[in-house]
Amino acid sequence: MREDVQSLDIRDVTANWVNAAVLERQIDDRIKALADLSHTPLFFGRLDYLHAPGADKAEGAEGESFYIGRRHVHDADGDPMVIDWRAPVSQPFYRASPKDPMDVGLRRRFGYTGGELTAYEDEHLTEAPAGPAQTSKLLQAEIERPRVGPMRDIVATIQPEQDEIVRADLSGSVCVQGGPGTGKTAVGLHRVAYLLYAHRDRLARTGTLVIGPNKSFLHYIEQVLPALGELDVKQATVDDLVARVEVRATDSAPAAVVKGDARMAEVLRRALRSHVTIPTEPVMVVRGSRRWRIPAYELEEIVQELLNRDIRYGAAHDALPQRIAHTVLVRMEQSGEAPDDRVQDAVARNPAVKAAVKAVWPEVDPAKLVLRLLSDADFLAEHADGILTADEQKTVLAEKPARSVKSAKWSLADAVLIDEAGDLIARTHSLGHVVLDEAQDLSPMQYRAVGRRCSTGSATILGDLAQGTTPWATSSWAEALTHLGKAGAHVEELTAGFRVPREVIAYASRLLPHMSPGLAAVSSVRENPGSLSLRTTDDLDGAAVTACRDSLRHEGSTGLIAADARIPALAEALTAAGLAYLNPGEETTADARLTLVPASLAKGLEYDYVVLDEPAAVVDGEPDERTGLRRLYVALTRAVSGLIINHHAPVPEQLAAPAAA
Ligand SMILES: Nc1ncnc2c1ncn2[C@@H]1O[C@H](COP(=O)(O)OP(=O)(O)OP(=O)(O)O)[C@@H](O)[C@H]1O
Repeated sequence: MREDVQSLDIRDVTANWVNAAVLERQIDDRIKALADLSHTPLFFGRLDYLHAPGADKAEGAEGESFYIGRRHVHDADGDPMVIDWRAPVSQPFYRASPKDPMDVGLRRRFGYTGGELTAYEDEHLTEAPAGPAQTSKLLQAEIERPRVGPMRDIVATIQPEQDEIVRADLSGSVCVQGGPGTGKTAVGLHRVAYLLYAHRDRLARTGTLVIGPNKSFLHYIEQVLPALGELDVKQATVDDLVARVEVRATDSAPAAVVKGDARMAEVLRRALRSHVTIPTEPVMVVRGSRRWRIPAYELEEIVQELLNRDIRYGAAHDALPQRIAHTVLVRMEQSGEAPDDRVQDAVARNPAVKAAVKAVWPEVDPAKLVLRLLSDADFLAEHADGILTADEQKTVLAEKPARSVKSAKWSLADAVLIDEAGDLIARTHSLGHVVLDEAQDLSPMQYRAVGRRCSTGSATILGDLAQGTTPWATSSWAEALTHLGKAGAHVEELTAGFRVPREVIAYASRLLPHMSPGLAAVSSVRENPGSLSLRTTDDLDGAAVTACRDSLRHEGSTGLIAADARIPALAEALTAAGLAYLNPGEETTADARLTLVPASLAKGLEYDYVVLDEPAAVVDGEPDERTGLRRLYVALTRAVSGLIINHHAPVPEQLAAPAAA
């Protein structure tokens, strides 16, 4: 296929050099997309259908065999040799079961080691299974393979309940609640790939976006979609989305909570609308020898109509001069003139009209509006009256008000408010589909910021309520979805865990009743006896070095996770011991396998072996106990193969014994 494209001769088929350049570029892209990746096999599965799909299932209709792979491959005649995993014909590879064979007699899975075919596994779906259902050995091997480098795709082993989410229709939004390692991130990324396949034209026009919690996380996942042949998906953090001002300050938790509260949207709306003044003076337009007078009450009618229509503030500002001009034109017509559109434009630009618009519906800068709200107590009180309490108003007011937008020390929550104000003035562009990962941590105002970026599209929302570690983390998906403007989204739950060994997840799940009662514990599909070890020590730094050395004896990556405040001491200890380490987000390689991870950045990441330093310090590093326990829960659930816990202080009591059922 690559050679075919390379040998294309376009000299005679393009009309001009522009066409030729565009076509050449497309051909180059296609050649790149067809590059041979030595470690990426062309197919990973085979389906033997009982009947040809689509053919009349009459007696004797012949079955067909299909190879399933990451991409479509055809032979010299154009006949398909490998079917894209996203095609409808491939679906039984993920969904068929002895109970519902989906017209498939045989499902074969191929196993590869470094690009070489080393195993295969057959399932005869129409024959009664010999014993109880067993997990596929190839799936087991895939889950247990050492993790080096960035996150990889899971196309060969997507599980039926995951596949339901991956292939859910584009028109609806989906919300996935799932414990650590249930594959939420993987599912979200594969869903984008699927939607791009099924709705390529539409999404190419409207765009897709993946939102993650921070840069290191985005870096960790950035290879998955390109490996599936999808190069055009944007990735960003929520902070990137709202970056209209430079952020140089951090709010206190109480201030951030109020600023992130959805009530702020109403405060902003009121404050913005307060700029509209009901006209009290007539407008006098002079054209040639004639004067046209629009009385104040007529102007008021126009303004009221614009206010009632609830269009964006900026759109109304732009419409107002035209409305006034239109009224003038009507007068002109009534007095026997025949003005055309050009006259209307000219009247709209008339200095008297412009002056009236400036007085009645002035332009507003979103950052200036927010600056005034956060620094002018009277202005805030006027518009927050009945919405925020006096204490809440005090909490958000800046101690030292800044003089200008430029000199203001903006916080992340401020940037979100400015984004909201910006949207009240001019509609934010909406994309076709947005995937929001680690969604539990967003404030209501952040949900709104994400929601307006998919207001005309759909969303996939992924998260775990038990891993919410911000003071404003949501406690209910229904609430979060309402703020997102996707109240109708289906909430699905994933409960099978593919990362954390059974013993480790059972230990971490002891925290659940204390921080997120009501959430089901993840049931791990992995047995790794001996994967959890607790070590008491008087020398935490020394013990960390020893435990890292122990872990690095195994194949794969090691993460040393610790309370943020412990990072400098541990960094020093590692360096003194001659152990080089990476920061989260830096790619692990065969030569650099150790990462030093502040607990605040551990979310979403995983390592083969985790050394967890002083759990009590991780809990104490947070403003309240519940958040502390959740942070600890995140840290405890990053390990794929083994977890060593070093502690000097006693481990938090909630971990000490299984909670009473
Ligand atoms: N069907 C699967 N086959 C093979 N591996 C899988 C499958 N599903 C998930 N995994 C693997 O399990 C690990 C955890 O997946 P992922 O990071 O998507 O989980 P998560 O639910 O987002 O976790 P967290 O809540 O900790 O962020 C990843 O290494 C992923 O590749």
